[in-house]
Amino acid sequence: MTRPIVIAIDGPAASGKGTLARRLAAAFNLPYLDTGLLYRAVARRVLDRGGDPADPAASEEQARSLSRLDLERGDLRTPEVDRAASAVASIKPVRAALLDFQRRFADASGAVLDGRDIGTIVFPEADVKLFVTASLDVRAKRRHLERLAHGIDPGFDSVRAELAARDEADRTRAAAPLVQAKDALLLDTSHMDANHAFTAAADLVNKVLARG
Ligand SMILES: Nc1ncnc2c1ncn2[C@@H]1O[C@H](COP(=O)(O)OP(=O)(O)OP(=O)(O)O)[C@@H](O)[C@H]1O
Ligand SMILES: Nc1ccn([C@@H]2O[C@H](COP(=O)(O)O)[C@@H](O)[C@H]2O)c(=O)n1
Repeated sequence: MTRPIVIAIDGPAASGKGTLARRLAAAFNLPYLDTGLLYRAVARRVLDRGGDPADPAASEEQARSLSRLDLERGDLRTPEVDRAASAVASIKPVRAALLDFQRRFADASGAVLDGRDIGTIVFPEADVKLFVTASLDVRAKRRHLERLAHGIDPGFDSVRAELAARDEADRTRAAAPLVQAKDALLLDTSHMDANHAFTAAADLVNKVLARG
């Protein structure tokens, strides 16, 4: 029996990781997990209870109580949750509580997972690792367009500042910081549309898998 394939995709906020991961999962017939949703759902639970996402005890308690239903909520992608998710994600016991779920997700059939520490911590032995990035201005433009499409206009400068602050927090935290794994392939999509990025990523995945 062949071992299930794991594809790890990491990168900064709004780099297009999720868009790419979803398409790769469909193309390679693998289940897909957006691991950012786990941190978002923990943050949402803390906020709903009037807690402080930076409080380790409150956040660990909610990470340990997380259920699949929490991941299906429609209010996990607000700017408030963006910030709170990044805060709970810096707490070691929160990350520890979510680690098993992420690993077990790929047990049966393999998976494509996207996040910040998939290639470094969650699946250091992943078959393929991509680090997807784009310049801050390009990412801010994409996220701004996304917010406009949802009928919200926080302004380009505010979106850009929020992304920069979240990246800085994710890169400099002590627990599982955002960093390109040594063996991850870099994909800079600053000058690629989503189709171009997908074709480039699929080529990289095919090349790595063909090497065996
Ligand atoms: N190559 C691309 N060119 C233009 N727009 C893109 C590209 N890739 C993704 N997008 C768009 O940019 C926005 C952000 O993409 P996506 O949500 O996939 O990023 P992400 O890295 O998963 O973000 P987050 O870290 O916040 O979860 C979406 O609106 C998506 O449709
Ligand atoms: N593997 C991961 C995934 C996410 N995070 C943290 O969650 C925040 C929200 O993630 P999105 O991918 O939905 O933007 C993110 O800013 C990280 O702080 C993480 O630490 N590890």
